[in-house]
Amino acid sequence: MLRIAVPNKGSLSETASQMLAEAGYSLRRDPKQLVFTDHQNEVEFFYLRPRDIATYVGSGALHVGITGRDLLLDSGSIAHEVSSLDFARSTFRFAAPVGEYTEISQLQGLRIATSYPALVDTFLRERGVTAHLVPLDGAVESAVRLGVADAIADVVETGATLRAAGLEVFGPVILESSAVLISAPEEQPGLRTLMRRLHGVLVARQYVIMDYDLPVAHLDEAVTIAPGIESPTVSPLRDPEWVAVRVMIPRASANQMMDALYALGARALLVTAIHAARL
Ligand SMILES: Nc1ncnc2c1ncn2[C@@H]1O[C@H](COP(=O)(O)OP(=O)(O)OP(=O)(O)O)[C@@H](O)[C@H]1O
Ligand SMILES: O=P(O)(O)OC[C@H]1O[C@H](OP(=O)(O)OP(=O)(O)O)[C@H](O)[C@@H]1O
Ligand SMILES: [Mg+2]
Repeated sequence: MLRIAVPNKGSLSETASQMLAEAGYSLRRDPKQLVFTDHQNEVEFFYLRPRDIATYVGSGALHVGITGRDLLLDSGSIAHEVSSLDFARSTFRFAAPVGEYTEISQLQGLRIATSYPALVDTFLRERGVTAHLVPLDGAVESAVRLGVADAIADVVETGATLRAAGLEVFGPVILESSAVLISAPEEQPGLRTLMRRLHGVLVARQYVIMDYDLPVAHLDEAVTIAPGIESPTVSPLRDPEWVAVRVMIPRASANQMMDALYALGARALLVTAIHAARL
């Protein structure tokens, strides 16, 4: 049975569970439950703190897990990333009061507050900067104003939290992070199935199916506009001068493609959602 670590709290937990449900797994109904077995799919879910997941998976006690790339690297675990899951995207940055610093060499000997001390320590060490790290659990943006640090290193998504605290980013990007699927050093056979299912969920979220009818003379141009993943399906219509085309397209550009194809002469353009996919 594949033993899977799932975040029980924080910003990864809801989307992680939602993705697993969309991938066809049964999940706990009671949010207090710590372990749940999905007998039909032969997997066991362990609900754990996102920060601890890499430790369990690295030890081999659990086979795979969902966590953040930043948490994986900070943990020092030997678990490895097998795939990005395309949510909880963020960058990990240095920040300080507006106008204070422009480069990390200025951090030499200063105090840096962070919830990711190992990640920051490695980054600075590799660049020859020695600073004093102040480990904090969260709300790191307040550390400078409250006098316990000169700068911070933290997760930045929109930058709103930094701005509200009078801080700005400086220096190089420490890390581009997102939710990731991680595996124990020894990969279990069930991992590939889980990965394909989760990938299928990502595809179903990012792509839609478009059908349209088109005068056959415009087919080459239409395929340039919407080339699909491999190649569009082209079927004959009763009228020999027209064809029916079916193609997968990115959800985000569906309307632009419909406009362009309509202008080319396509008609009866229909877009439908994908519920599950294996590519
Ligand atoms: N605002 C955000 N946008 C995108 N990803 C984020 C954001 N805040 C945290 N993350 C990501 O979530 C993961 C951290 O999860 P964790 O649950 O430990 O912290 P959290 O989401 O900050 O929860 P909490 O602050 O409630 O304890 C990391 O991978 C981090 O990069
Ligand atoms: O760039 P933004 O869109 O403002 O998002 C970034 C903020 O979101 C997270 O905080 P969270 O709410 O998880 O609180 P925490 O600091 O206590 O973890 C993160 O730690 C940053 O503080
Ligand atoms: Mg947080």
